[in-house]
Amino acid sequence: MNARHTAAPSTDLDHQREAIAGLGHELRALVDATVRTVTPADVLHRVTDEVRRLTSQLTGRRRTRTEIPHVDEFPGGIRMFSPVTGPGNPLAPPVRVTPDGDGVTGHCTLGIAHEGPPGYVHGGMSAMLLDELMGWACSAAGTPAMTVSLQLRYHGPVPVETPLRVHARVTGTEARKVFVTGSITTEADGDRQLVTAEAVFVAPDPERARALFPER
Ligand SMILES: CCCCCCCCCCCC(=O)SCCNC(=O)CCNC(=O)[C@H](O)C(C)(C)COP(=O)(O)OP(=O)(O)OC[C@H]1O[C@@H](n2cnc3c(N)ncnc32)[C@H](O)[C@@H]1OP(=O)(O)O
Repeated sequence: MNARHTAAPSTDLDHQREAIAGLGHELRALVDATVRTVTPADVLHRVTDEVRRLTSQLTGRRRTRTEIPHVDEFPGGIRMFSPVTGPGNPLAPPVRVTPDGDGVTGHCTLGIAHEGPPGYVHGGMSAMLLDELMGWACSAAGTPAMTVSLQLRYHGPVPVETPLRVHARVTGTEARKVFVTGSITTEADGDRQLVTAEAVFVAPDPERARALFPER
């Protein structure tokens, strides 16, 4: 998501979300510049001091570990700070998720910050994209759930700086268990699956969910 191209805010919540996304967007640019730069040490020292100064401006009240941000819709909705889809999280590409006929599809482009082998995506990053999209597929099917098992096959390296498509769909349910499959392809070659995944998710029973997410 490019924060500079979002529509004019209509509510305080939209305004807050736009500000969060704007900061996330700039921080992603900073992260990208940081992992690509070949600038000399004196410049790096200067930037380090500037970044430390900026960080000190964000250390007022901070949310607690289990606090759900007021800008979020949990579960199954907007997660502004998700490490995968959150526009406010500089770790996130961020993935843009859309429903499709039989599940959900995520669209993103990963950068050098997500690199494993030179020029290709880190395998753990692919796992994170698939885990998240499979979670969205569970929510889209009406069963928000958590991963209990995730099996991946890496058929070919996933290129960085290349538009990607992540697909996930629920293949079956059995009581609280949800069975999900997923894949990663490039946008350009949607037939060639570079990574495939099979997962089991479990919807926590209500008592367990209350214990895990007390502020929900
Ligand atoms: C509100 C939600 C928001 C959800 C919000 C989700 C956001 C999405 C984020 C992306 C996804 C993630 O990263 S989620 C984060 C990573 N995952 C986790 O941290 C989950 C850690 N695991 C847990 O906390 C727990 O296992 C729970 C809460 C998920 C389930 O515990 P439980 O409710 O006690 O369930 P339990 O009785 O043990 O198991 C239920 C059934 O699943 C089966 N089962 C258990 N493990 C497995 C397994 N590995 N493979 C096959 N089947 C298994 C059991 O045999 C049983 O079958 P039967 O005997 O009934 O036949």
